[in-house]
Amino acid sequence: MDIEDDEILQSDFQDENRPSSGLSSVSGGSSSIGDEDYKPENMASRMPPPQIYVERTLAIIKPDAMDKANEIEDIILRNGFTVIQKRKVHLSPEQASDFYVEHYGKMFFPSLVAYMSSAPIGVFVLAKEKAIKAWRELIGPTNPFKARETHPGCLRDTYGKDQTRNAVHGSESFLSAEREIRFMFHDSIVEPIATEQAVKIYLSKEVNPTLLQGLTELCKTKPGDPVIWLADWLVDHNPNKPNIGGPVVTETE
Ligand SMILES: Nc1ncnc2c1ncn2[C@@H]1O[C@H](COP(=O)(O)OP(=O)(O)OP(=O)(O)O)[C@@H](O)[C@H]1O
Repeated sequence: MDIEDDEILQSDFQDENRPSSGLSSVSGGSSSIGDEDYKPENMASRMPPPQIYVERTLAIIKPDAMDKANEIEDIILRNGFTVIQKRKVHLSPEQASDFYVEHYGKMFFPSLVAYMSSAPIGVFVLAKEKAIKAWRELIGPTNPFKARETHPGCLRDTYGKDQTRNAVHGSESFLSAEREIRFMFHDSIVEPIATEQAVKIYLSKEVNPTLLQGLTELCKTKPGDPVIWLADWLVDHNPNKPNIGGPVVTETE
């Protein structure tokens, strides 16, 4: 891939994308909370489920809209997306056909490949709650003429020129997002894209049990610096802590 202006931004997540600690229900020392409430199983039912918005999608600004790239990026940000990574690339015809391989054999395939490899494009990994659907809604229908009628104001209405030169692209599903992000950012994305459900399962299995125990102890102890105390407690009680057993070996000369 001929990378003209390789710019990868590991953006900080905006506050709305940060994991909610879900601690508000146990902070403040409410007098109505008794010892029973500190039991992990009871705390779990009192706490709202963790809200972590990790869905990602691949967005492309196609060649015909690159002169409006800054404007489109502004719209992306104003619509609450976080730009995780971005780069400007110039695809070869082979790379463009690989990217759009699902359309191989269709009438428009040759012109699509020629168009997508004709000039640089802007590729973005966007994150937001339900990012795939939200971005598809923002870009609108494939055909800009139809978009003008049915979704006025969408990106393809505003920037699209015709059915091929329709300004922007968005992944269709989790699977296509994962494939397309790997395709464009193969160096930096290695882990599978976590779905909201997968994140919930991961947290409830790997993190919540230990964290809830730690929070229970924290509420009982009420230390002066609860964050440092909890951090130390988690290190001491990490279930994945290496278990170095056996006798201590003292080196002798
Ligand atoms: N009938 C057509 N004639 C010309 N070009 C087309 C036609 N249908 C699709 N294309 C081009 O192929 C691209 C991929 O088509 P697809 O059906 O996947 O549309 P899409 O999912 O709305 O678009 P994209 O995948 O780019 O987000 C379109 O964005 C457009 O550039």
